[in-house]
Amino acid sequence: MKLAHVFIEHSTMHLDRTFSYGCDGFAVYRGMRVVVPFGAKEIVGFVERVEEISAQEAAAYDFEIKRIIRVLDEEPLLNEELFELANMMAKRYIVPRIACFQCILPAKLKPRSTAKCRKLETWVRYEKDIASLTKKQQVVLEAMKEAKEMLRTTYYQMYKSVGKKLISLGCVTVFEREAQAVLGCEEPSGPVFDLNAQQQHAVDAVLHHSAMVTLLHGVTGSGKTEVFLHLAKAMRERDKQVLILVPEISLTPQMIARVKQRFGAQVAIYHSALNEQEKYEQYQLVKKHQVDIVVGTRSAVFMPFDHLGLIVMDEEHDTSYKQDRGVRYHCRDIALQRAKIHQAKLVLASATPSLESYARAHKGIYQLVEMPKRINEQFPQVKLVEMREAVKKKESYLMSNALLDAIYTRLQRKEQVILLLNRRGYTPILRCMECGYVQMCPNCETAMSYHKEEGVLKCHICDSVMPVPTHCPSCHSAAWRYMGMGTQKLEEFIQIKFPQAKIIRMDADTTHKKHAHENYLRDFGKHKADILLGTQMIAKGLDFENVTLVGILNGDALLNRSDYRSAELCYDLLEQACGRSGRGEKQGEVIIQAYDTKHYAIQCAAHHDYKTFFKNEMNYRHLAGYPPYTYLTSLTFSHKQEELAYQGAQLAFSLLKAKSEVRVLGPTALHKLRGECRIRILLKGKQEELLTVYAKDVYEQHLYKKQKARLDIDLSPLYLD
Ligand SMILES: Nc1ncnc2c1ncn2[C@@H]1O[C@H](COP(=O)(O)OP(=O)(O)OP(=O)(O)O)[C@@H](O)[C@H]1O
Ligand SMILES: [Zn+2]
Repeated sequence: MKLAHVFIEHSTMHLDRTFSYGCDGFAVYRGMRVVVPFGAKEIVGFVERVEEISAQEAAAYDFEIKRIIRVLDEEPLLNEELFELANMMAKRYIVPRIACFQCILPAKLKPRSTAKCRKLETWVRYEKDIASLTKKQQVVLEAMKEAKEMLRTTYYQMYKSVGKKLISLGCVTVFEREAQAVLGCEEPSGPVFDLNAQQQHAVDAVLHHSAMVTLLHGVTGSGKTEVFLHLAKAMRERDKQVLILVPEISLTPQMIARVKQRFGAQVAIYHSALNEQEKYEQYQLVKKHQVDIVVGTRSAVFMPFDHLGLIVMDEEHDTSYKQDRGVRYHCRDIALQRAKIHQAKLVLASATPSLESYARAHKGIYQLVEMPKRINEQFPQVKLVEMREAVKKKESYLMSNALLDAIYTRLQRKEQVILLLNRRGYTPILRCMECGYVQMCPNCETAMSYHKEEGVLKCHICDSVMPVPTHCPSCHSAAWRYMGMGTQKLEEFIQIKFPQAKIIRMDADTTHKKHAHENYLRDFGKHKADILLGTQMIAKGLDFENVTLVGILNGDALLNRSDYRSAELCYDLLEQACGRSGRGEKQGEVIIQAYDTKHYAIQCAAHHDYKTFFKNEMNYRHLAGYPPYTYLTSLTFSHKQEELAYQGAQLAFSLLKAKSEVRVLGPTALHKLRGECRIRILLKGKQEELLTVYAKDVYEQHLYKKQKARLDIDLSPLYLD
């Protein structure tokens, strides 16, 4: 008897074991999806292995062996490498394996009961000649013989009734086929530069040094992309696949364009703006070896490569590389694992490497390659504006005269401006003038932002929307004060100050439509707008040579977060934003407005001094015992009822307090999120493996004691607030 061992998904039980089903007569193999009976239901499972057992062995089972109902796939979805990767992830992130398979596979192939089928298309093809055809029919059939096959809709459009007749005669047959990706259009080929000395050095270091991982620390505008393209070319010559990762969808259009300019249209693209069918089709392109270069965001790291030679992680410091729900993986860890297995090169590149990566490079764990010079050999000049002083001098609290003057000058010179304000909406806070009441999100305990365009308040965490209350719920006053500034208000302000200027605003509100990023950036590149303003999505990676002024409003906003990484996040954002200015021939300028201009994160960004920042920040982390000197793991217990969340945390705490070699911090109440109360325990220790072991103990006890709260384990959480 043939037995399939199947992982199944279950909404309440956290099962991480297989169930056995008989599968005689089915063509079923490891890595395929099957439909199985489970209790009274039919659910989708994922086959771990298939084995042959004797009748004797089957009889020894102390339960009735049920049969699988259907096999969903014709061939295994995962190769051995990805199977092992799922096992590794389940262990490392303490999640059931089925969750890892779901995480690795594109939506259409997920072992999940709600996964939709792949799209089928109806095609026609030439089948045979017959003797009795009319002249007209012969002509059409001859054309079909030539074309071999085409979409049925096209066929009907072209040949109408004659075409129908040929089908009924059996000369042309109809068949169904999975929809396939149409490869994108070619880009006109762009310039191929001769590498300068530091670029050549970087290429050589990666290709000819034995190190698997290279940290490429190249300042903004040092020409890192050109290094990636040369490396990709070398790998393709060795017949190897190449993966180029970018952190955010806003960066994909430029990278895709550059890669296509160099290598033609044979490039797969994988990011969140693709729909499920499109993702599936791109996935198949790689699986069927129709392309050997992929450009994509985080989840592209799971593409079904089988002879990978190079992974590039551009802007490796970026927090978007961390998945913050479900399987909380960091793309860098997965990339590392895959590079190891494929014996591929991994290039982590950034002008502002994460402290973790730079520290590793310092220790010699990664090869460190520095590119300290810009291509144009000049850095933008940075001016810091102390906003308290500016306001004292009766300047606008939104924008200092220095920044206004600088914008004016650029507009006169027909140069372009980028303005960064890391807050969307109109104003971030609505406060009662009488009693000071602030309208909060009922689900998340954060202030609701006012969005003037839609005339509503929005929560930026859970996206809930409410009308602006007519009266303050606390004191019934009708006088609201709209405090602070978001991108909508900035746009309005600039338009009043510079009525002639053409402005593009890019933030989450303006870019949810498909191709929005691409279109805005293309327009700005063609100088169809003078000012590009937006949130962090415009702060990094973009390369526009006519931008000679970058203005950063609220430069120290990130420092106000109560998070140990706030200085690093602030420095990264400022340095990256500065890097958008003066990338061409013309000298660039940057103006940073802030209230605390003395802070080392701001000072170092103003002097483009990563190394001093690194030294200072490492000192602070060392004193406070934070990563990269220690590892953190957070255990968060969430429930609508606070007592139940607490109960879970207390139980965990009593287990953990006896453990040695880790510090247990908490339980701490965090602000409510999406209607759930959250209590967190933080583990801090020198040995990462030990933290995982302890977290696993908590997880098992949590399940065993049937706790009501949801437990989320986050290995190396990026944020603590
Ligand atoms: N060898 C070269 N000669 C001339 N121009 C070059 C050369 N290499 C790159 N460039 C140009 O320099 C500009 C900056 O390069 P690129 O965008 O790769 O910078 P980067 O290092 O990725 O910066 P950032 O970290 O800011 O994204 C680009 O317009 C690119 O076309
Ligand atoms: Zn909310």
